[in-house]
Amino acid sequence: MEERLIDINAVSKIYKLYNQPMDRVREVLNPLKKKYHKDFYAVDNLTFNVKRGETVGIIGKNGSGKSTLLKMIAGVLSPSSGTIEVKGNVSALLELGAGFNGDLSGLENIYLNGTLLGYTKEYVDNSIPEILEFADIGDFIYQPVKTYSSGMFVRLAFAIAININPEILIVDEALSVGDMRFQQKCYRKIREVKKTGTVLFVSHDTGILASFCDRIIWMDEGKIFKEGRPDKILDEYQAFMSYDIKEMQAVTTYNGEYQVNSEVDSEVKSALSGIIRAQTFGNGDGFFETVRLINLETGAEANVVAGGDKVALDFKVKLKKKVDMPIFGFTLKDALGNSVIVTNTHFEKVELETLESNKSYHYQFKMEFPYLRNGKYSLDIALATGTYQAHEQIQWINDVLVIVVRDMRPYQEGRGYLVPKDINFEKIL
Ligand SMILES: Nc1ncnc2c1ncn2[C@@H]1O[C@H](COP(=O)(O)OP(=O)(O)OP(=O)(O)O)[C@@H](O)[C@H]1O
Repeated sequence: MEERLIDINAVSKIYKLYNQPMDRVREVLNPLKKKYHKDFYAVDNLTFNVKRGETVGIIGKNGSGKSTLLKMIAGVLSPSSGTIEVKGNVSALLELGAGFNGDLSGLENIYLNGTLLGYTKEYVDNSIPEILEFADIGDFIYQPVKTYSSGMFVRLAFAIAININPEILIVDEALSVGDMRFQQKCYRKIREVKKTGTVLFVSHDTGILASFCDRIIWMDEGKIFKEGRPDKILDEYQAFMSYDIKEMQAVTTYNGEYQVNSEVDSEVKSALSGIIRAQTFGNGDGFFETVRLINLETGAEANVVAGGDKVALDFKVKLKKKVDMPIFGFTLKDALGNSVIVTNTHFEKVELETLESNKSYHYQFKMEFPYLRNGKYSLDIALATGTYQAHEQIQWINDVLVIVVRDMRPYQEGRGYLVPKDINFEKIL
C-alpha cells in the first residue's frame, strides 16, 4: 500500500467573530454565558490524505481557507476539531519572513530556524555551505534580516527550508517574490523533494500547478469544492476565476469521432484517441453547432497540422435569442493548459452584426498556423455578448478540439515552444 505522509481527518478551524471588540468582553463577563460571537469556519470538516511521492496543489479564491489549512499541517495553528497526522519532517514556507527574527543576521536566523525545526547544531553546521550557496545573497548574510528586500527574504527562507532535506515541503505562494532564475532553481529542488517525499503547494499560477502537481484540491468556503487531476480541475478553475462559473456542463466533443488519415502514424493516432470530454458554460442564448479546423489547401478537416499550414477555424452557431454586440474568440492551449494563442473578434478589430434569434451563422477565423513544437494542443471557443471589458458568455466550450502539431523534420524533440521558420546560421567574416 502506498504510504500516507499526511492524513487529515474531519479537520475544522473555527474563529469566533465579534461584531465589535467590546462584545468579546461582554461575553467573558456575562453571568449567563450568553454568546456574543458567531462561529466562522475558515476550514470546514476537511478529510483527505497525501501519499509519498505526490505533489498536491491547493487553489481557491482569497479567503477560501488555503493558508489556514497549510498552517495547520505545518503545526503553526492547531485545529479546532479533527485530527492531522504528519509522518516525516515538515519544512514550511508560509508567510514571508515567518520564523525569522528581524534583529538577528541571516546566518543567526539559519541556526534559529534549524533549532525550531528540531535539528542539532552539527546538522545545521553541515548544511550551511549548501544553504549559503543556494540563497546566494553574498555578505548580506551577516546583516540583520530586517534590512533584507522581500526577494532576499524568500531566497534565504527557501534555502533553509529546502536544504535540510524535508520529507514534506509546504510552499504557500512564497516563490512568486523571487526572480525568474531563483524560481527555476527552486522548482528543480522541489522536483527532488517530490521524488522521496511530498510537496504541498498554494499558487495562483495555474501553469506552475499544471506542470508540478499530480492532484489539485480546489477549496471554497473552507471545504473541498472539487479535487482531481490538474487538466480536469484547472480549466474549470480559470473559468470560475474569470466568469464566476462554478459548474460546467459536460458536452461530448464535437470532433470526438476522428477520421484519422491513414498516412498518420500510430503515435498521432494514440494522441488523438485519449480525448477528454469537453465542458461548456454560458447563459444558453446560443450554442456552437459544429467546430472544426480545416486545412484551406485540401479542404479537409485538420486534426494534424504543421507550422505554415493555411487553416481556418470553421464554426456554426445557432441563436435562441437575439445577441447584440457579439464577440467570438478562441484560445489554443498546450498540453499543460498554457495559452499559446488567445484572440477574438475584438482583438482582430472585427465589427460584428447583431445575431438574430432562431438563426444559424457560419464563420471562419483564417490564419497561417504558427510554428509550434510537436505535441498535443487543445482549443477553446467562445461566444460572448458585450464589450471586451464587460461581457457575458453565451457559450464557452473548453477543449472543443484537440490538435496534434507535427513537424515532419527528424529530431524535433526538446525544442522550445516556438520553432522559427527559417534560421540561418552564418559565419561573419
Ligand atoms: N485569526 C483569524 N481570525 C478570524 N478570521 C480569520 C483569522 N485568520 C483567517 N481568518 C479568516 O479565515 C478565512 C480563510 O483565510 P485563509 O488565509 O486561510 O484564506 P486563503 O485561502 O489562504 O486566502 P488568500 O488566497 O487570500 O491567501 C478568511 O475569511 C479569513 O478572514
